[in-house]
Amino acid sequence: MSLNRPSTLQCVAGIVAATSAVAVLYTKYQAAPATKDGIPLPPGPPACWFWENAFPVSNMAHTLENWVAKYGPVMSLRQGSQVIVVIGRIDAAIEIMEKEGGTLVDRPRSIAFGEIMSGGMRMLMVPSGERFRRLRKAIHTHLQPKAAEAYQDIQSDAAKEAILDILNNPKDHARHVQRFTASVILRVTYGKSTPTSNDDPEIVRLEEDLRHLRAVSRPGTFLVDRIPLLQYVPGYGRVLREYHEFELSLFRDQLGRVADDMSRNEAGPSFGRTLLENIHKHRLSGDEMAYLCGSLFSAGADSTAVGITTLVLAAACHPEAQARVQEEIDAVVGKDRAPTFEDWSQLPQLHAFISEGLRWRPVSPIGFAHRATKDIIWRGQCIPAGATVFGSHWPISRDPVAFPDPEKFDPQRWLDPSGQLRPDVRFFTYGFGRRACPGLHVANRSIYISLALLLWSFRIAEPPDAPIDVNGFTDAVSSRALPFEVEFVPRMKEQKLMEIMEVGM
Ligand code: HEM
Repeated sequence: MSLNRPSTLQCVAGIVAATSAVAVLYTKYQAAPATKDGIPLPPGPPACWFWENAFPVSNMAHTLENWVAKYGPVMSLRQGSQVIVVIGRIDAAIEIMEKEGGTLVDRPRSIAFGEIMSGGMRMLMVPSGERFRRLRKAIHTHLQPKAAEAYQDIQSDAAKEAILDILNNPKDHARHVQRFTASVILRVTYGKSTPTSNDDPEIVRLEEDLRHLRAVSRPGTFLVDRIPLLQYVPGYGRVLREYHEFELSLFRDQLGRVADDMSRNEAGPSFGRTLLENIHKHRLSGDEMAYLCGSLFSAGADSTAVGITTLVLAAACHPEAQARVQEEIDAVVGKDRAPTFEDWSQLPQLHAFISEGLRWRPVSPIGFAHRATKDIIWRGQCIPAGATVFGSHWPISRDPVAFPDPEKFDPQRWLDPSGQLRPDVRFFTYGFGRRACPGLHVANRSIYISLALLLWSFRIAEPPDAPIDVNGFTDAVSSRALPFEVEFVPRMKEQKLMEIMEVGM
């Protein structure tokens, strides 16, 4: 009755199929909702297969907000054996992302972007450890508030140039803002002899590098991040290695120019110059310094431009809030000079407007991935060691306790009854704990001076025939496709505005 007896081949195939099914099921469910000590993971939707994306691919910010509303302030997603935790409310963010900062200083492994394309040297992607500590110390020393003050004149001059550009060609407002933030970052990083025109070969190389970066940093693009053995397959990742060589040679050239300026005694103040002057103190190799400088452009130019353009659009959508800031600026500054950094402490309405705008439509809606290096127990739930943890800006910005009526654009929520900024209201525009943005003092100054000058110079309005789509705004921020049409109505004679902007440039 050999007729029904399976052949050896069939037996093997059966065993393989059964083992695979068990393996696949195991992969899907092994991160069971309880950890080894029986403490449950934070709640969340059912696990997905390891090749599927646990994160929603479209409408991400709103999906995360709905999940946080459904599952709670700390929720988890499971992708195969990987646990991803999303923190979506302020109190939980303070208790976990800030107070457990030492456990969350690491980043999840990123082979394609972090290791191959960035050669393990891009600060944003560097895992915790000795190299991270050296980079962090160097960057914080030279971008802390006192050091950032040294760049204020650069920021003020570049912002006035942007006002003149907007006066000449208001349609391209978002592009003028991008040019402003790019020129600030390049001058802060490399000093005065920085190229300014769009067809300069260095700018062309930078643009190309950014294109590589956008393609590679999109999560899930490279299989090697799920199957690490692929990196050892001959020929695999050739494009990534070429991208690495491309940007390393660009970054070396840029810092080399600063060294040349220094040798001729012609170098103005810059981040690159202070690094080169302190080589022994920071113990960074030549390439680590080149990468630390070079990657400031991708970290800081686009993010600051998105922040400023978001605030321009917020002003257009909320004329009363804008008028209140202008009333304050007029009272402090008057009409015969432009606002300066000296006015900083006298403009709480402006600071409140900025804080509210960056909460209302966060620059980084999802947040950046951290990695837990130990179990974190939070209110009876366990964030296990190895989990990827996002302090997620969009759901946090919708925290109804911290920000009652969160959809409302209300700068007054940041002020106390005497009109001063409230120290107890917080949002995490610049991220969390020891990975918080080291460029925040430079960014805050760029945002302050550009907004002060813009609102002093113009009334910004929605065009009557093309209202701004406030809901489409969030996706536009995420995809950086921001330009909406707005009108810039000069608040004084154009000739006078031009004269005042040209003073001191
Ligand atoms: C409005 C403008 C900006 C925003 C909203 C912003 C936001 C952020 C956020 C959310 C992070 C990740 C924090 C985390 O992991 O928790 C970050 C990291 C970083 N930012 Fe910014 N940033 C801005 C401007 C800048 C500027 C101007 C620079 C440079 C001068 C800069 C340099 C960096 C660097 C190097 C990191 C990596 C830090 C690390 O991984 O340890 N950023 N930024």
